[in-house]
Amino acid sequence: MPKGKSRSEDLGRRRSLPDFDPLAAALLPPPNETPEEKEIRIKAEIEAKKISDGIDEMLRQERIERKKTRAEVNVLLLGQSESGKSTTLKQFQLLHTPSAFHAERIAWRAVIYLNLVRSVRRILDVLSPEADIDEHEDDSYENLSNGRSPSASSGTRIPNYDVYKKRLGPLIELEDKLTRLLTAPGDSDEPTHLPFSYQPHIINGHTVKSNVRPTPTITIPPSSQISHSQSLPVSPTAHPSPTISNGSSSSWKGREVTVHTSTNWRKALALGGRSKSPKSPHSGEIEGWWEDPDDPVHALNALAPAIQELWNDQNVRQRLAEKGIRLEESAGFYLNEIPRITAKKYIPTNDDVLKARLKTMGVVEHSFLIPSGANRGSQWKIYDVGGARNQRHAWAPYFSDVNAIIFLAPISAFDQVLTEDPHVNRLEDSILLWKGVVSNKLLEKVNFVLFLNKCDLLQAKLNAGVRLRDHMISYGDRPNNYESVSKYLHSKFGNIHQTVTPNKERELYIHFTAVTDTRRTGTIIASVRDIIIKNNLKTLKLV
Ligand SMILES: Nc1nc2c(ncn2[C@@H]2O[C@H](COP(=O)(O)OP(=O)(O)OP(=O)(O)O)[C@@H](O)[C@H]2O)c(=O)[nH]1
Ligand SMILES: [Mg+2]
Repeated sequence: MPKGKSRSEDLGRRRSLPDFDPLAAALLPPPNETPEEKEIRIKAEIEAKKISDGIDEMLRQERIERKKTRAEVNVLLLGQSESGKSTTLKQFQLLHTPSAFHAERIAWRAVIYLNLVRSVRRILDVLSPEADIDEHEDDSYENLSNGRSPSASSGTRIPNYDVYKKRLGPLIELEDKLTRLLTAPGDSDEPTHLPFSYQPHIINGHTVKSNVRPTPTITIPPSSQISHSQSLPVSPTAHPSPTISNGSSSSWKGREVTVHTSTNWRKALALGGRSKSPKSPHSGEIEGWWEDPDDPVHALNALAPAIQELWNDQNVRQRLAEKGIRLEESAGFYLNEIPRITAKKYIPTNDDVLKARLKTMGVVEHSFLIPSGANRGSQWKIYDVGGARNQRHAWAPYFSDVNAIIFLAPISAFDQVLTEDPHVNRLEDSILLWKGVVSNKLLEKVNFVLFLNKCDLLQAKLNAGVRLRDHMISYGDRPNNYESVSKYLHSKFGNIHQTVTPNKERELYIHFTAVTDTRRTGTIIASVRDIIIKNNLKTLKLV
């Protein structure tokens, strides 16, 4: 350093030197360049610029294309309660964010336990001597008591009923405990769905908290007062919504196994309340709950032999059959796998989670990016709404910016009634809802995909001899087999669309589905995804 100059002065001087670009210096023509050399150099430079401009243009075009294919796709899942919307959402998650789905499996344990417990409670209720007195009411609330065989007050007797009731007494407490675990403290409402915090969105490997579009503060008339036309999600009216008590001693009638929105997912996950460490850093699954004496698995495990005996009892099965109740067809049915489900180290499988029944209240949003294939990078948002009548008012705010609707109509439900209104046939409700949605002017540009769902159950029901024409007079004398019934319902829904759509150009895509079946549904989802993207692009190009 020269004498008398400080280090900072020296640095300041260096910074103020005129910019020297070594690259530009290297590209300068040689100082002794001849005119011929100069001409060759300039020609080469022009050629190089042309190539470079071509590449730039190509990149620009590619960017535009990518931007178009990356356009956000908003999909709304619609349909009545129990039509399979949330199950379809689970299939989307399983397909696009499988690690997140696996990580959440453990948390479904509480729901599955509750589903199982309530199946047992339901059997006990049906077998109870009071149920025979209550016969009339039974037929209306029980959506599987479908008129197949009239309930018989003087049917098979269950000599062990009191013994079963005594042995299974602790179930009531267990049910309460599970409900409390899955329900927000102080919430007196019907427990509904898992908390929004449970629905983490995985976008590009990052977890994003789900966000729920605020729905207008609208309440609707109690379901029993809603006429068909009012049930459509177009013009909600103001009225207090019904509250359902959560009393432990009450029968399960009319109440569903559900979890409330504001519950903390982590709390439900930890079940016993003790903090657990992940079993694997990759799956996020926890282990060690069986060492927690407070975990509900212990009570359930202790009750397993009694549950098994009840379910194996031929008199019990006979009585259920006499009452026309086919529990196997009901949502959240696990009675055929009691030892596995009640084992202390039970971890739900994918299929268990898909079968679990949890009623949705409000609207749940799930986002993901298509990870591979032609549509790689396109961003999807799927909205799963509650389908019960008192939930439908929340649909309309989503109509304005939706690109596609997947409407689910459970066609196996032709002999069932709505839980929220026992006077309404489920298939009839689905048809009216469908009519209301496809005729909606706000949705005229929206692509419609119709899932005629629960085909597996439809097949089983028809095989069991349940006749469509007993519930749908228009079916007439057509054969009561799967082929004929499914074809008939396909054209019924298709014709409605054709007749009432405000957009005659709109194509409708109809699939026969059983959304609990992962392999079949995976293929359908892939094709639906391509169709939606293709049609979305078409719309974008027109804009
Ligand atoms: N066997 C069978 N079960 C199904 C099918 N689709 C759905 N389920 C079951 O039916 C029950 C109800 O399905 P959900 O997906 O919860 O119905 P949802 O439309 O979301 O109902 P809400 O949330 O009340 O609107 C669950 O237990 C599912 O496992 C199907 O195709 N076949
Ligand atoms: Mg749901």
